[in-house]
Amino acid sequence: MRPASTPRARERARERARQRAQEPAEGPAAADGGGDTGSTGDTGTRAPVLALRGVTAELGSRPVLHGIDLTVRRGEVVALLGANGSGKSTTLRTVIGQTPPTAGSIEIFGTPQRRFRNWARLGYVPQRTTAVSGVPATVTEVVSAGRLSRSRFGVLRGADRAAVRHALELVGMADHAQAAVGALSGGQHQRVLIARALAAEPELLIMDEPMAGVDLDSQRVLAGTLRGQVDGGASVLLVLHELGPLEPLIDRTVLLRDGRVVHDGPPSATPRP
Ligand SMILES: Nc1ncnc2c1ncn2[C@@H]1O[C@H](COP(=O)(O)OP(=O)(O)OP(=O)(O)O)[C@@H](O)[C@H]1O
Repeated sequence: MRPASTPRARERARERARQRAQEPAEGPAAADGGGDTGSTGDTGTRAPVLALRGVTAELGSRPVLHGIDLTVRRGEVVALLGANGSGKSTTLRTVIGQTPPTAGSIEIFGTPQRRFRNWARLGYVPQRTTAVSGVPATVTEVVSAGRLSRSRFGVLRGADRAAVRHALELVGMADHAQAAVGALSGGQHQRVLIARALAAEPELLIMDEPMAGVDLDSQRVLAGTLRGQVDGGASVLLVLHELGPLEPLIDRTVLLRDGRVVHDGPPSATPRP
C-alpha cells in the first residue's frame, strides 16, 4: 500500500482500498469460491486478509502452538500479546512460511498458504534482535532489498527507487539514506526495517515487536507511519509487549498463553498476560 501524502492522494488511496475490498480473492481461491465476502465498512464484516484456523506448530519437536485461531480483516490493526514464550513470534513465522504448521490451515488474502505466491503483498518486519547482521550496508541498500519483490527481473527502475525514497520519508530517515546501518541507533534501525517492508507497498504488514528498544521519538514516528498505512487501506498484525502509543490504532487484541488464544476482542477488555 503506497501511503499518500496529500488529501487528494489519500482519498485516491482510500478509493483503491475500497475497490480492493470488493475484489475477489486472488488466484486459485477465487476459482474455489473462497475469500472475499464483500466490504460493508465495518471491520467485523470485511473480508479476511489473513485467517489461521486450528494452527499447531512445533519447534525442535516441542509443541509450541496448540490450535491458534486468528483472523485479520481488511483495514484492521490486530495486536498479538502474551508473555515471553507464549508463541507470538512462532505464530507470525507460521504465516510467512518460516515455521511450517503441523496441523490447521492458513489463508492469505483468501488463498491457502501453500498456493499463495504474491508475497510482495505482505510486509514482514522481524524482531530487530534477530534481524541485525554484520553485513555492511547503507540504509538505502537495506530498504532497496525490500523493493526487489516488486521489481522486474530484480532490477530497480525509477519508480522502484522513488518507492524506496518514499518509504524512507515515511519513517523520517530520508536524511540518513547513505548512512551505514551499523552506525544507527536502535530506534533508527527499527525505522529502516519498517521502511524495508513498506518499500514493497504491502497490503498486510506483519511486525514482530516494532516498538521494542525504540526511543520515544521513534515510537511517535512509527505510530504516525502506521496510521498513514491504515488510512491508506493496509491491514496490520503486530506483536506487542504493551499497547503503548499504538493503542488508539488497535482494533483488536489477541492474547496468547502457552500457545493458545485466551482472548480475542477489544483492547479495553484485554486480560493481563
Ligand atoms: N528453536 C527453538 N527450538 C525449541 N524451542 C524454541 C525455539 N525457539 C523458540 N522456542 C520456544 O518456543 C516457545 C515460543 O517461542 P516464541 O518465540 O514464539 O514466543 P514469544 O511469545 O514470541 O516470546 P518472546 O516474547 O520472548 O519473543 C518458547 O517457549 C520458546 O522457548
